[in-house]
Order: sequence, then C-alpha cells, then structure tokens
Amino acid sequence: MLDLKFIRENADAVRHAIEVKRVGLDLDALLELDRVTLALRQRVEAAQAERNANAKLVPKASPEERPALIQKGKDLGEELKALEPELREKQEALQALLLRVPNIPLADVPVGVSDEDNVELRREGTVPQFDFEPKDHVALLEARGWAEFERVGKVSGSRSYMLRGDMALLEMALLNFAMNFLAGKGFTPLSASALVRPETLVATGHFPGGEDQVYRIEDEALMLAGTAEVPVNYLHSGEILSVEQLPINYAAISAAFRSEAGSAGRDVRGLIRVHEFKKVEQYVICAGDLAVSQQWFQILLANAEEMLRLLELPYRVIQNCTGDMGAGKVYMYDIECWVPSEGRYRETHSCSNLGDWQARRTGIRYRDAEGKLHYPHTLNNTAIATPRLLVPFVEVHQTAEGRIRIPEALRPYMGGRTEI
Ligand SMILES: Nc1ncnc2c1ncn2[C@@H]1O[C@H](COS(=O)(=O)NC(=O)[C@@H](N)CO)[C@@H](O)[C@H]1O
Repeated sequence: MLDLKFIRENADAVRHAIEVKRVGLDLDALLELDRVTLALRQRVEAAQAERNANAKLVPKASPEERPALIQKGKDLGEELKALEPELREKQEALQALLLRVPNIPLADVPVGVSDEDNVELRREGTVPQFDFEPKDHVALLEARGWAEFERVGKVSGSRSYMLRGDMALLEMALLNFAMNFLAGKGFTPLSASALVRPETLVATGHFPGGEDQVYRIEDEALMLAGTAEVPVNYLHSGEILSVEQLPINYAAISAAFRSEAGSAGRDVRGLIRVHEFKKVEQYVICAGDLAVSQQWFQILLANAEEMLRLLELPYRVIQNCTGDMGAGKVYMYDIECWVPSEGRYRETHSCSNLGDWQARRTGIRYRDAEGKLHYPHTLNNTAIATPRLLVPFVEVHQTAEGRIRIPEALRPYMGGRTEI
C-alpha cells in the first residue's frame, strides 16, 4: 500500500507502475473518489464543529433565542445522520482501492509481461555430466521405495506427497540445515503457524487478488497460508518498534499450502508443485531506507546462494521483470536450480524487497532516534523449500547405482552418512 499523499503527488509514477505491473486499477477513479471523500469529510467536520459550538450557546441563550438554537442543533444532527454513513462508505471504498495500488519498481527492473521476460544475471556451479543414463526424481524415489506417489492419492488426492525412509530423513535434514545455517547468521529461528486469519493475507499483499490460491477452513475465519511470510509478517502488526530493535530477522519454518489454481497440467508428476509443502523462510524488518533494505536484499540472496553452494547444487540467478514480480515488490530475484531430467533451471527461491508497502498494510512502524515515526521496509527470501528442492538435489547427486550422495555440509544432519 502506498501513502495517499504520495499517490496524489506522484500520480504519473503510480500510473506507470500500474501499467508495467499489469494491475487492473483505474487510478483516475481512485483520485476522483479521494477528492469526493476529502470534500465530504470537510463538510462533516464543519457540521460537527458548528453543532458543538451551537450546543454551547444553548444554556447561555435568552428564552427568546433558545428555540431557534435548539432547532439549529436538530437540523445539524439530521444533516450529520445522513452524511456520516455516506462518508464511512466512501472511506471504505477508497481504502479498498488503495489496497490494490502496486508498489513502484526500482528503475533497473526490466519491464516485461511474464516470466518469459525475466533476465538471467549469472549462473553458478557446474551442470553435472553423467557417465550413465541419469534418472528423474520420480524414478529415483520409486526405485528405492522412498515415496508413496500412488498410495498418497488415496489419502490426499492429487499434487500430494509422502516420503518414506531415508528420503523423509533427507527432507528433514535439508530443513534443519537451513534453520541452523540461518541461526548461525543471526536470524531468530521461528517455528511458525500456517493457520492464519484473513487480515494477515491482506497485510502481506496476497489479498486482494490471490484469494483463489488459498485454502480456507469452512465456517471459520481461518485460512492456510502459502508461505511463512504471512504469519511472520503479521507478528509485529500494530506495533511501534524502536529503531534499536531493527533489523528484526527471522528464519521461519512452517507448512505451506497452495491450491495451485491456474496451474492445471503443469508439473502434475512428482514433487515440484504440490498442495502442501514445507519451507524455511528468511524474513527481515529493517529501517525504512532503500540503501539499507537493498543491502538486506543482497544478504538474503547471498544466504540462499551460500546454502546452494554448500549443497553443491548448480543454479542461476534471474531478475524478475515488472510483469512477474507481483504488486508489492520494488525489487525481486529468483534463484533457479538445475534439474537434469528437464535439462533446464527451475525456480527454487524468490527474493523480494517490498519497501514500506507491506509494513504500511500491516501497521508496523518504528520510532527513529529523534522519536519520529516511520514505516520500516520488509523483505523475504526462501531459504529452503521441500519437496521442490529434493528434485534437483536427488537428480544432481544420483550415482549410477541409483544412490544419492550427501554433500559434506549436509552430513551432520544425516547421521554423518556420505550417501543413501
Ligand atoms: N506448489 C508448490 N509446491 C512446492 N514448492 C512450492 C510451491 N509453491 C512454491 N514453492 C516453493 O516455495 C518457494 C517460494 O515460493 S514463492 O511463492 O516463490 N515465494 C514466497 O513464498 C516468498 N515468501 C519467498 O519464499 C518457491 O520458489 C518454491 O521453491
């Protein structure tokens, strides 16, 4: 959400963001509603002031003057009874439109329509050359009885998964590795909920717009979050932090649930795209200063890259274009890991700087050293999400015998074993 004053004074920049982010919003209608609401609020406040002033005159008035003053008070009361609900209605309508205003992408964000227009920045690691016919992750897991692809259909329907034996241990090892890695970087580990209230999804910016991606609990005002970003972002909602408390950074592990509406037919086989998965999330609240938050952007990116280097997974970093970055971001990179069976890189991480757009929606503020109130900047990046990361992991680390090598950095989390 952007500051209404900023929108009034920078309508062209906002209009450009609406256009390049392909957000369906009529800014002129919003600005007109803003003008009408402002005028109405001034009229209501004037009538309220006049009624209060008038009410003070009544007890001091002479018997001759009093009836007229009482009538005037009644007339003003009638007028307010009609105007106040109208004003509330217009303020609510304006608020609903303000929630749809996108953030302004930074100048060097490539303008584009979809992920086709994302820009590859660099590739890291060496794509493996096998001296045997490599298997895809489904064949690798089925050969070792490590997944219940058939049976789980009975339990949970399509796009679900269960892992058995060493694969279950490997999933936990990766998540544990990520939590310990980030704790070592000074992030506060958090075991987060996924059952959240609807306002938490408005706060992150998932709503309005992403309703069809979210499972909701019938007859309850509760939903299943698609990322720990949602519960963690709302943790400090409504709070006024002190600048000494910043930066606040969390390594949050949670289940994550997504309906994947609109993904019909995509990645229907295996572990890439499932309805329920697990993720360790990096989340930061920092000073409301772009120089600071862009440093944190690089830190969150570097954390994910260091983990991938330790896991010996080749990857590339891409910059998301305006059409693929979502409403709230000013800056966004994806990391994509090499998947041998597909002969291409697949997204495994998303790193975003949201400026103060998310904090404004969430109602997180902080006082600077002079006691002045500001909105902080918030950022997030995936640390490790499973089972998706298992796909490049098992395929890249497979041996001719269908075993999986465990990189050195992960062995402490796998009982010291060098392969499974
Ligand atoms: N349906 C899914 N199944 C499996 N993994 C998924 C699914 N959706 C997302 N992920 C994993 O979660 C990562 C982050 O998802 S994201 O929507 O891109 N970004 C976020 O959720 C941000 N909060 C950063 O984590 C993805 O890169 C991917 O690795």
